[in-house]
Order: sequence, then C-alpha cells, then structure tokens
Amino acid sequence: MDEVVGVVIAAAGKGQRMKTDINKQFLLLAGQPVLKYSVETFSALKEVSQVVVVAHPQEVEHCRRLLGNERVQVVAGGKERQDSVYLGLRTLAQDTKLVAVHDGARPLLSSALVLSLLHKATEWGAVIPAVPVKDTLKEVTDDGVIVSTLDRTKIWQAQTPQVFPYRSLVYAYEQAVAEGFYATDDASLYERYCGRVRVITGDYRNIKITTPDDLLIAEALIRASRSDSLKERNRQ
Ligand SMILES: Nc1ccn([C@@H]2O[C@H](COP(=O)(O)OP(=O)(O)OP(=O)(O)O)[C@@H](O)[C@H]2O)c(=O)n1
Ligand SMILES: C[C@](O)(CO)[C@H](O)COP(=O)(O)O
Repeated sequence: MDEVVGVVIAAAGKGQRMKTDINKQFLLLAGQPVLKYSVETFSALKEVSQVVVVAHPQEVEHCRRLLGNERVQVVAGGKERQDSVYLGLRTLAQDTKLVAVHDGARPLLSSALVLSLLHKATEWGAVIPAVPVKDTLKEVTDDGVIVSTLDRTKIWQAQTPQVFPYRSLVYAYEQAVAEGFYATDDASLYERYCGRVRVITGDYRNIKITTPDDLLIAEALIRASRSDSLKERNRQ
C-alpha cells in the first residue's frame, strides 16, 4: 500500500455510563487496559505510518505512561467526541493521504478488518464497517407507545475504524465547526459535506465498551479467541 495512512484513536471521553472511578479506557480487560488493544493492533501494521491517541486533558500523561510506546503520540482531546477527533486530525502529518478514525473503547478490532477497510478506501474513498441489526426496531414516543416498526433490512449499526481521504475529512470537520454541526460519528460529517460513504460488513465482535455488561462480553470474546488459537496451535 503506497498511501500514507494516519490513525486517530478517540479516547478522551469520561466513560460515565461505565460508572467506575477509573476511566473505562484504562480498565483491565483480560489483563490489559482496554485502550492498549487497538493501539497495538494499529501500531503493528506496516501500512500505518502514524498513530495519534486523543486522551482526556487530565489523563494525557497517564495515557503516555500506560501505552509506553514512543511511536504513538498522545494529545489532549475536547468536550465532545467530535472535538477530540478534530484535535487528533490536526496532529497528523500534512502528507497523510488516508485517515482511520477509531474509538479507543473498541478493543476487539482485528487487523484483517483494518486492512480490508484500507484496501477498499484506496478504491472507493470513504468507507466504514457496519453490521446489519439483528433485532426488530420500534420507533417509540416519549411516553412509551410504538409509532412504527422500522424496515430493519435497511438498518446497519456503524462501527469504527472509519476510513477517509485525509484532506476531505479535514474539510468536512472545518465545515462542521463553521456551522456548529455535531454528529456521533465521522461518516456523518463526510456524508454531509463531502459525499458518498460506503459500508463494508464489520464484525459483531467489534463492540464498543459502554456499560459494565460490555466489559463482561468483551472479556468472554477475548478468552474464546485465545482458546481457539491455542486449539489451532495444538492441532499443528
Ligand atoms: N469528548 C470525548 C468524548 C468521547 N470520546 C471517545 O469517543 C469514543 C466513543 O464514545 P463513548 O463510548 O460514548 O465514550 P464516553 O463519552 O467516554 O462514554 P460516556 O458517554 O458513557 O461518558 C470513546 O472511545 C471515547 O473515549 C472522546 O475522544 N472525546
Ligand atoms: C463512532 C461510533 O462508535 C459509531 O457507532 C459511535 O457513533 C460513537 O457514539 P457515542 O455517542 O460517542 O457513543
């Protein structure tokens, strides 16, 4: 891959829904901090030239020490996820061609998914991983009455990393700042200001750690995949 690829990992949230004293990014998951998983996945790829982690302003030093990786830059984030990602984007080298924006709260990212996204991005431009919803979806009023049942065949859940041509994403962010427009993912900004974003099938295991249940699920998934690879090694 010839493109210069930069990565922004958003890890500057407060993790309030986790209800722990320690920020969820630093909680231990199968013995390793949540954030370290995706940092290591990206850092190990020769296709990636720069990794920027955006941490809460009061946790920048802690984050640097915890990651202990001199090749990874840690910068301070902002109030909303979008503010943090923008600060990360501005830290990337000017010759960056593609950027992958990832949630530090998604530790179960596979390098195969990253490589597929990068490969597709060189062909298509903007591309994100998403998975079809599995449940029936209801639109409900504030007082708990069903208004409609959505056609779930058209509904996908967006994941990260989301990959974009770097200059275009920076342009989208500049426009969003100018308009005061906020969204919950990066693709929303690209769709609004730049154009078409494609989807590839993500990974149901690539969950976002949000509440204590997610930590239990992630731990079970990690242990299951470790035991699978142990069985595989024993078979050889
Ligand atoms: N100001 C913020 C807010 C969020 N994030 C990051 O964006 C990702 C997705 O956000 P979410 O899971 O909602 O994390 P928090 O905002 O930390 O969670 P909560 O809403 O429970 O406080 C996380 O990796 C989080 O650290 C960020 O970098 N900067
Ligand atoms: C970017 C994201 O993970 C895609 O699903 C999600 O939108 C983050 O949302 P949150 O509102 O910050 O939890």
